[in-house]
Amino acid sequence: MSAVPKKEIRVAAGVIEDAAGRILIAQRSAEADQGGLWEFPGGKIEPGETPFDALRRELMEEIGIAVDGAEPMLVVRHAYPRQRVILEIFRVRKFSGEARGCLGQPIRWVGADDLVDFRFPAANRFIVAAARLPFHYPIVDDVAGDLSAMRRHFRRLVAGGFSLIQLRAKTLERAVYRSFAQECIDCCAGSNVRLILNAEPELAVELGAAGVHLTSARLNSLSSRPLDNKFWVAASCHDAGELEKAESLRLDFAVFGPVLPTRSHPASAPLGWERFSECLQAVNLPVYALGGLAAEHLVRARSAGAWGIAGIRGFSGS
Ligand SMILES: Nc1nc2c([nH]c(=O)n2[C@@H]2O[C@H](COP(=O)(O)OP(=O)(O)OP(=O)(O)O)[C@@H](O)[C@H]2O)c(=O)[nH]1
Ligand SMILES: [Mg+2]
Repeated sequence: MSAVPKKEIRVAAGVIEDAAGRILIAQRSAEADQGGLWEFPGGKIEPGETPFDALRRELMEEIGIAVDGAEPMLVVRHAYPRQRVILEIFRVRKFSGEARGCLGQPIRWVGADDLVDFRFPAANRFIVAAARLPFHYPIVDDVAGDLSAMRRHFRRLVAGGFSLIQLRAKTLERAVYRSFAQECIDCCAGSNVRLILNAEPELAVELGAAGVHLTSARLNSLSSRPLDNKFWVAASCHDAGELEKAESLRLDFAVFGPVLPTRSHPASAPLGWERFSECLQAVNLPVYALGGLAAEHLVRARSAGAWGIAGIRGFSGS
């Protein structure tokens, strides 16, 4: 007997942001599917509606605001035990009216970093992580062990407004990496820049970094997420299996590539955009495209399903 295919529903929902950057969440009623959990307001797309039409209608019905402008943010595909959902998520920054729970549901405006303290439906992990992530993830790498070139690169990135930076220095001696990492972390204190160390998770904790970036070897050796939700945990992935592993360990994001030929890894065969996009189909995790990319590849990468782009040389920050 063949299995009955699961019902599939298409939903439009909004990550609504106020002028202070806070995000609106609403609590689902106890009787609803996923009752009691928090959600981004929205609802089912009706026949003949575009996702944007549905978003406008739902946000007026549920929280009484008129959407004046919204950007497509991401698409989440998730299979619940009883149904599959396709969530078309928009970022809504332009709206009029004061948000209220029109159906009697509690609502709250929360800082993006506080979203992790609320319980959401399983499909929302991707959205909650992405709401806190910029589109660019530059990497400071060792340039033949030249510490002053690395320092200049790091400072240019900070001055250039990049807010999520990876420090990856494979050839530096451990003690040198450590003291340079500490210097960069101190430099980020009091700013919105989050420094992610490509090192052992313990070192990130000890030095007070914002998180850790796992090499694919480290990712493959783990059986659970190495640090709690207060830290970012990301990983480098090179195939669909590693992306799946990153998702199953509940990491916050992944870097996937190389997409195009690169100078830093000339021996690795590039994936190309088509293959890159195929591998992302089944993944619910923000993914940064890496490999031979510069800041201007962002639109191409996002249309292939990436959240953003990562890179070493493409992001001089100048
Ligand atoms: N609105 C919304 N729905 C979500 C989110 N995450 C998530 O998995 N869903 C799923 O999307 C599905 C549809 O959403 P919904 O219940 O809001 O639909 P609706 O407003 O049209 O409600 P109705 O069926 O009572 O008319 C639910 O099964 C819900 O679990 C989210 O963040 N926001
Ligand atoms: Mg709804």
